[in-house]
Amino acid sequence: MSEPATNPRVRIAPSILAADFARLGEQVREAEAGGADWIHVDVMDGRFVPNISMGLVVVEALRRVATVPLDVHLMIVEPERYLEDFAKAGADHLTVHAEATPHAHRAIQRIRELGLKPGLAVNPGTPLGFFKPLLADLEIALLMTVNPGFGGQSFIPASLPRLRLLRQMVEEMNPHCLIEVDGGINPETARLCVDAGAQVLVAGSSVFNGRASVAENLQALRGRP
Ligand SMILES: O=C(CO)[C@H](O)[C@H](O)COP(=O)(O)O
Ligand SMILES: [Fe+2]
Repeated sequence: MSEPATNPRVRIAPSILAADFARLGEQVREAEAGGADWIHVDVMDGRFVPNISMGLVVVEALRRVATVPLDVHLMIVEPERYLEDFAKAGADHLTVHAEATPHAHRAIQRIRELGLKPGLAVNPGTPLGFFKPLLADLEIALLMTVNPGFGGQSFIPASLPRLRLLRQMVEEMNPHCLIEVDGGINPETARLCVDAGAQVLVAGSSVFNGRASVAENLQALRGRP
């Protein structure tokens, strides 16, 4: 699944972790009809994060329904063991955590060889310096704005100065790389993050468990109430 190479507008990636799993396909269609740019898929292994969420079979099922890119966020230890499998399952973007592997560089190279967009994620307590040696090879720099593992958490305000710093690093080292934020994103924090330099907003609870319909919640995230 591809999209125009250069598109300066903000992308919204609803996280299906917050969707109704009994009607996942329907929720994906609702999100796409509401203008979702990507579908964000949170894979958790009960090791890197305390929670277990979903894996390959869910990605395969989503691939049959989704028409926009599947943005797969791997919260698993040693993600390099599963890159081929997620590529075969239909992922378009694969993001690995800097804290989850001693071989982040190799994992990123492999994701690219597989024809997918590579991303690197860092937790709120991880120094941004982890991005430096890898930024030139990345398509996505994912700044966690909550501690990973669960949906529905509150945005960590200290993420904003980090985001501004990451924006500078990206501008200097690889302006092509998209900055994605994930966790606690609602219409208010979305605006703060976009002002601080984010280009991709992942949002679960505020899209699928928000005040109004999925389409209206997406509009609110875009700043159109
Ligand atoms: O990676 C994640 C959690 O580890 C999720 O993508 C994130 O939490 C989205 O959920 P919400 O918008 O409800 O915070
Ligand atoms: Fe995520």
